[in-house]
Amino acid sequence: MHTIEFESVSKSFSEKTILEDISFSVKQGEIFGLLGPNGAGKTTLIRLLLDIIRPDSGEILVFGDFLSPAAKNRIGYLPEERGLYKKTRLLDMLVYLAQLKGVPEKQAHLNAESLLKSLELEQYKNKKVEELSKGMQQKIQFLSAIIHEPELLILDEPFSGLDPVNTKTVMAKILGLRAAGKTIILSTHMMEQAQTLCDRILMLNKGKRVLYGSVDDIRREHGKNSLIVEFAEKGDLNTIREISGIKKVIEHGKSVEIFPEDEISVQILLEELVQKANLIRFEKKLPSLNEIFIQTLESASNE
Ligand SMILES: Nc1ncnc2c1ncn2[C@@H]1O[C@H](COP(=O)(O)OP(=O)(O)OP(=O)(O)O)[C@@H](O)[C@H]1O
Repeated sequence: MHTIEFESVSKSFSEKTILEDISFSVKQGEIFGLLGPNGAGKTTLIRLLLDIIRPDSGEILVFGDFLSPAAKNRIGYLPEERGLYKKTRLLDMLVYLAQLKGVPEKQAHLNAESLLKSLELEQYKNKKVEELSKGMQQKIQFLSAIIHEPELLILDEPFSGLDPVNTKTVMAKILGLRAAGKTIILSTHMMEQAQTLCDRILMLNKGKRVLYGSVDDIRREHGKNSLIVEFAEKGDLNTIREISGIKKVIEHGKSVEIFPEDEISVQILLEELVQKANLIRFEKKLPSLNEIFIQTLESASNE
């Protein structure tokens, strides 16, 4: 069963089409990236998913059904616009939020204590939110979205305001949640994090679906058909010139990128290189999600 299914969903605001004929599904236990430039329609899609607004046409199923009030307690949401109870002590606030989502008080305490510990915030549990730095408040926001152990977690820019160490901590937590079978939707402009974390993605542009599928497949499909090669000794670079069937070579410091002729088999090329030089790296170059994001937007604007 899919955790989420969108079938031909469209939404307009005052005659302006914001989402047009969007179909996709999210599988249980995956990290699903929701990507796209500013104004693409990502937040609108999340609001439809949470039944905050209704589609003009199409169907949205969550946990295999239309979203019921009870099913909402199975979802955790970290919204783009953050808001915490500034005057409340951290621990009390987390317990309160968990109880709002139907968690009994004792369990809520246990969850809160253990989560605060896991994000190294235990020492601040009796502090008021307003006494914390922006980054710490951001971590608390993240905790408040997962305090009730939701099956489906929707994270809108979870890394904003976090330093590299805290970004790594939150990333590890997200991976831990996936390992525990939770389904995660990650909306972010941070392509490096999206590439590391996401199993599959949906990319929107001007309300339309422009990319959809597994990150690995998308990166392979957008590959330029080049190979990265590195030799043990710099002098071995000259061997490349002795090999036929290479149309272009670009040097990148220690490694070189080679562009074989279309009809040349990678296997034969590898064999030839191994015979002639001491090869320590040979891999197909895949474009990053960031490169694909920019390339997709550029080709859309040229259409
Ligand atoms: N309630 C609304 N009424 C009218 N227009 C709206 C409303 N909500 C969103 N829009 C418009 O819909 C478009 C998509 O907005 P949305 O917030 O979904 O984009 P986004 O992809 O989340 O952008 P960002 O990355 O900047 O957060 C924008 O042009 C926005 O102005």
